[in-house]
Amino acid sequence: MSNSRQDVVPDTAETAIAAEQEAVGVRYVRLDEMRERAVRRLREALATRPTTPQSVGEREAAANFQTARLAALDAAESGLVFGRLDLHDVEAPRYVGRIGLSADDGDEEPMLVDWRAPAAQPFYTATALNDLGVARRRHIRTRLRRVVGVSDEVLDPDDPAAANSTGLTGESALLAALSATRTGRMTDIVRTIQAEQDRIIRADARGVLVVQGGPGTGKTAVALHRAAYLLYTHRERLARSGLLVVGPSPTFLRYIADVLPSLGETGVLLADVASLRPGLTATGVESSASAEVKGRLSMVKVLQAAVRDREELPDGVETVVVDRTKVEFTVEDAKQARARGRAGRRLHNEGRVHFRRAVVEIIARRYAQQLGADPLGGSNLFSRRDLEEIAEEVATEPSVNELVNRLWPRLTPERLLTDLYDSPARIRAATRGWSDAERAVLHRPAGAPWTPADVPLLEEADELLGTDPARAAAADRQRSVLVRQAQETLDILAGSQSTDIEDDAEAALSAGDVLDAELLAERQVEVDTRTAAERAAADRTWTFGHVVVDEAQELSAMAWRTVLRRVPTRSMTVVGDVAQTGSAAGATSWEEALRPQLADGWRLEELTINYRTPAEIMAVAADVLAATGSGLTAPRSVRSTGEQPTAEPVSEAELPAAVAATAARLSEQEGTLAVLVPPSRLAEISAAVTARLPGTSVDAAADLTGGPVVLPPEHAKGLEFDAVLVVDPVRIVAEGVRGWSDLYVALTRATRSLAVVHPGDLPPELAKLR
Ligand SMILES: Nc1ncnc2c1ncn2[C@@H]1O[C@H](COP(=O)(O)OP(=O)(O)OP(=O)(O)O)[C@@H](O)[C@H]1O
Repeated sequence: MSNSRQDVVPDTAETAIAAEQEAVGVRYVRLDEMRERAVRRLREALATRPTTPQSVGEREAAANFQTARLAALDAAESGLVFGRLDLHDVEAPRYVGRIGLSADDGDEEPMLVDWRAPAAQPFYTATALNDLGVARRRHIRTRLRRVVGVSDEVLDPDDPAAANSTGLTGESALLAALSATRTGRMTDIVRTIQAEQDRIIRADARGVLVVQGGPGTGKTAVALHRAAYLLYTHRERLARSGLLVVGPSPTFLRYIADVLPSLGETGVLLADVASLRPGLTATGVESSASAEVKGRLSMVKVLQAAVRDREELPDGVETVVVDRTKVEFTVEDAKQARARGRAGRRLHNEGRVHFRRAVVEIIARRYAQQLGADPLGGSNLFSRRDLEEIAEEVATEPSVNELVNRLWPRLTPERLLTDLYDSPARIRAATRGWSDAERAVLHRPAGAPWTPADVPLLEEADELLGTDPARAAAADRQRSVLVRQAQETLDILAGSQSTDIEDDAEAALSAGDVLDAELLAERQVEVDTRTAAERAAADRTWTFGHVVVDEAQELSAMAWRTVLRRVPTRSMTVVGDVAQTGSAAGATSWEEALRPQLADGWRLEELTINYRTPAEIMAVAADVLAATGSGLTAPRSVRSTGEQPTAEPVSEAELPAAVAATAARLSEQEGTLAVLVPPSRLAEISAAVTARLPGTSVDAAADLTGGPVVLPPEHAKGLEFDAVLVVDPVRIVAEGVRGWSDLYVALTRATRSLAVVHPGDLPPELAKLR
């Protein structure tokens, strides 16, 4: 039997709620059963007594799997069921929710369809004109396990409303979500994903997908839901290789940290570029000029030159001492040894081994010539074997080692960069064609803390220097221990082999026949029970199955290289807005940022609807957007609040007190509040606001879930607040490297109220505020 459109009788609210309560209740019962089963299996796994290293691994893997399963089931508790589709050709309604629940009676239609499954897609994309088989879409609202409301859309092309459609899916549910007060933590949007967002979320995982969208168009939300979608669709591959989300700052990462867990996904690594180098916290601060210079692609050449510069020639003849005999080492000798070190385009630390060998050979030969010269003019008195022994002795001579270390030192990235920054001479040698002013910004005394812009350079240097032989040797040692342990395991297995099946050739196949110690050792290495995210966080050479980059417009060329190295398959989602770029090293067009890195290997999608900023505020921001010179048009706001932004002129002297008073007024309303200030006023304004509102937190220490926060625009990027107070917009513009973009960011953070307090006049670009 098929449902026809006429079958969709508009229920009364009460009957609909009662009916859905029953349907939802049944699904919660099922969720409880699944949870109990997962708990049982977790207990079983933990209760097993592993006897072999292999079974330790299996137990851990089973326990980890059930723990992740439980986390996903727990995450589904709130709002388990949120949608229902009545289809033309399917009798039973299809319920859509946070996870999939199969039907227990072998029914084809599952009890609940995971929002990421193809069967759920019409919930997000069906329209009256293209109904995808859907007669009615119902949004179900629940509180705890109780259904508190439903809203229906009948998808009928003959309905006059269809022609005037806003193009929004589930408009009332959407507007309710958008008007809700914010908590300081981003939430998921599974109930109300819009069609243009859904297309991006479900796009093919292959290749680099770039999403350009104005403020509030849901780029972050879309990127995170896409991550959840890809984890669902390519579960096995991504569980092994891991998924990385790169965001602009720790504050931002805290802001988005709950979204993926709330979608049941716990194994994702969130990081900013500054923390991409394991073991390093780059907290140093530097001028935007030096960050810009360090972010340039030409730094690759600079680092290459800096490395070559450390493969030195002596100023003149060097003298080393071998067994108390002086031996000369000439510039020509050094050239020869260097050529051997560099042959085959070896990386620095690998080449060093060859350089060293060459130096030792040259010195040994010369020493032998001096000592073994036949006084009668015949050939050298030393045999080949003698020469080998001499070389061994030369290799241990301290003066020879000192020479090698001086001419071709073993380098870590940290040492290379520290020495480079510290020495104007080294900087000059590595920066052909640079101006003195550019060189000067690189100079920095040794011992200064690493900055975020140093991280991509350290990573690049790692690539140029090559495997540190010391590190490689340590890894080798570790491996031989494992092989020895594995051999012992095999011996034990062989010893315990049953003897009464000896005649049966097939049964007598012992573990040693199918496994050798090397292989077993490898398997032990694999029995590393950390999640991919945990292992990836500790390993700079880890490559991910997919990488999401948020606020990607801020990445410098060097940062791009660091990120791209982590994803050789180029399966990436890159989201950002080139009108919001604040850093001097960032991008003003995707073409300019990505072409040097990816040539044509990326595709562009756009998001056009602003879900955050009310129309009243966006009208002001649009003029500022025009002033950024980006040529982009402002996204269309989906809602207006009727509340006009306010502007309050004050004198310079009154400013702190006026800001504190306005902040106090705004903080009386429910929700979150941010005071966004030019960097130079951060101290003064935060003191005034904190005095008035003691729960205030400031900049890097900002607790978005607590009281008001005071931030410079740069650090408000990607965040949102119910109310925003922008202080001294003229100075925000003046102080930023791309000041109009900073102001655009500041003005577009509010979901409800915007106030501006300004000393002096407002510029014409803010005329709408007057
Ligand atoms: N389909 C949706 N349903 C409900 N809320 C949505 C939807 N799309 C976006 N939002 C909400 O709109 C707000 C803005 O989204 P988001 O932060 O992802 O935008 P953005 O494009 O990343 O903004 P910015 O460029 O300013 O960083 C968030 O509160 C988000 O939850």
